[in-house]
Amino acid sequence: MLTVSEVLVFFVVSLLLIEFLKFQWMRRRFPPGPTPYPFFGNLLQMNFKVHHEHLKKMAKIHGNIFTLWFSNTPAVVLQGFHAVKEGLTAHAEDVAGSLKVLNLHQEKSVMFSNGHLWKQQRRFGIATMRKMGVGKKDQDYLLQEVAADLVEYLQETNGTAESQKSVCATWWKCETPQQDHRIRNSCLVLYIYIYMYVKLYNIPVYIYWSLSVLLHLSKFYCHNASYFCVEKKKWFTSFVHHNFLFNSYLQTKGDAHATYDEVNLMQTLVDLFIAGTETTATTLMWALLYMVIYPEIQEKVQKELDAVVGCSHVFCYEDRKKLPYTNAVIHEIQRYSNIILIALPRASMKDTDLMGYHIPKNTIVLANIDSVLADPEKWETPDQFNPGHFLDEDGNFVNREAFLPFGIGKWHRVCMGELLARMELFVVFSTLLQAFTFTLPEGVKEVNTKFVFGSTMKPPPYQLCAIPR
Ligand code: HEM
Repeated sequence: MLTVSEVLVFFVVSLLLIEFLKFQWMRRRFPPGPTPYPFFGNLLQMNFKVHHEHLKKMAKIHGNIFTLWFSNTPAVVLQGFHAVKEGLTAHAEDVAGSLKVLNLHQEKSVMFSNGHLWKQQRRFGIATMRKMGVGKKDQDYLLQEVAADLVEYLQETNGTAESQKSVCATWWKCETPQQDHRIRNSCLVLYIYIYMYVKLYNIPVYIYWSLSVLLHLSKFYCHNASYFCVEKKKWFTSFVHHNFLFNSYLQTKGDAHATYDEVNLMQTLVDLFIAGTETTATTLMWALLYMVIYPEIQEKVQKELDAVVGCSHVFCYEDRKKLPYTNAVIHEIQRYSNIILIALPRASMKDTDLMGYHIPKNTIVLANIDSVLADPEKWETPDQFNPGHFLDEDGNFVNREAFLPFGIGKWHRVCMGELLARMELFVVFSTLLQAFTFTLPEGVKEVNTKFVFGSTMKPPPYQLCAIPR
C-alpha cells in the first residue's frame, strides 16, 4: 500500500514527465535550441532575462537561428547579420506582427499594432514628422538652437569649480531636487529631452518637462502610459488640441477605414516619446563617455572640425559629407554602444519558412541586433572602439551593411525616427566637440563602461568636465 507522500511524489514526477514530453512534442515544429524544462522552459538557463551573452553562447551551440521557451511560449532568435537580414528583409511581411497577435498588448498606435492600423498610424507619423521639417533645413535650425542652448548651459554651469572657468560643472550637478542617484543620473537625459523635443514638436516646455519626468522617473512605460492617457485624457486632449500634430491628425478623418482617434493619437505620441527620447539621449551619453576614454579620437575629431569648418561654424546635417572622420566616429559610437540589444519583438503573421526551418504562425521572433553590430564575420575588430570600421584607406566614409542599430527593412518595423535621430546625433555631437574638450574630473582615473541593463543599455553613472576650447 502506497503512503500519501509516495502518491504525491508519484503525482509530481508524472506531471513533470508529461510536461517534459509535451515540450518535446511541441519543440519538433521549431528550430533547435536548449532543452526546455517543464513549466519554466528555458527561463532558468537564462536567469529569467534575455541577455546578449546568453544568446551568444546558445548560438554557438545551436546555430544562428534557435528557439527559446519562455515558459510555454516559444521565441525564435535570429543571431548574426545573415539571420537577422534574412528574417527582417526577405521575410519582413511574414514576421512584421506586433505582440498583439499573442494577445499580450492592447492594439493601439504604432509599436503594438498590426495590419491596417499599424500601417496607417506609421504612415501618418512619418508624414507628420516630414511635414514638421524632419530631414529638412527647418530641423537643422531647431537642432542648431538645441545644441547652442546646450553649449550655453554647460558654459554657465561652471560655478561649481571654484578656481577655473575652464572646468565646467560635472553634469549631474544640474538642478535636481532629490538626492536619489538614479534621478541625478537621469538629469542629462531629461535635459536633452526638453531641449530637443520641445522645439521639434512645438509643445509648451512644462508639458514636456512633466511628461518626461513622469515617463522617466516613474517608469511610465507601455501599459502604464496608456493608463496615463486614458486617465488624463481630458487634460492631455486640451493641450494637444492646440497642437499642429493634433490638427493635422483630425484633418485626415473622414476615411471610412480610418484608425484616427484620440486614443491612437495619444498612444502614438507616447510611442514617439518613449522610442525617441531615451534612445538619442543615451547614445549621446555614450558618445561623451567614449570621448573621455579615447582622448586621441576626440582630438582627431576636433582637428577635423577646426580644419574643415572652423570654430564658429553652425552645423547642419549636410556637413557630415565634408567630415568623414567625425561621421565615422558617430557611427562607431552607435555600433559600439549598441543601446538596443534586441529589436522590438515581432510575431510571425502566418506559417513561414526561415533559413530552412518552419516557423508556425504567431511565434515570437527576436532579432538580436547586438549580434549584428558585433558580428565577427562583418567587423574587423568587433570588440574594439574603432572608427576605422567606417573609413576606407583614403579616409573616406564608408557605409557598412551590418550597421543596423535602427533595425532593417525599408518599411517593416524599422525605426521610424532614424533620420531624426541621425540628425540629432550629428548636429549635437559636432557642436559639443567644437565647443568643448571633455575630460575626467580631477583625480578620477578609471571609468566603468559596463552598461546598465534596461529598456536601453545606458552607461553607468559618470562625471565629466567640459573644458571650453
Ligand atoms: C539613437 C536613436 C535610436 C535608435 C538606436 C533606435 C532604434 C530603434 C530600433 C532598433 C527599433 C526597432 C526596429 C525593429 O524592430 O526592427 C526602433 C523602432 C522604433 N523607433 Fe527608434 N531608435 C532611435 C530613435 C528614435 C526616434 C528619435 C524616434 C521618433 C521620434 C523613434 C521612433 C521609433 C518607433 C515609433 C519605432 C517603432 C516602429 C514600428 O513598430 O513600426 N526612434 N527604433
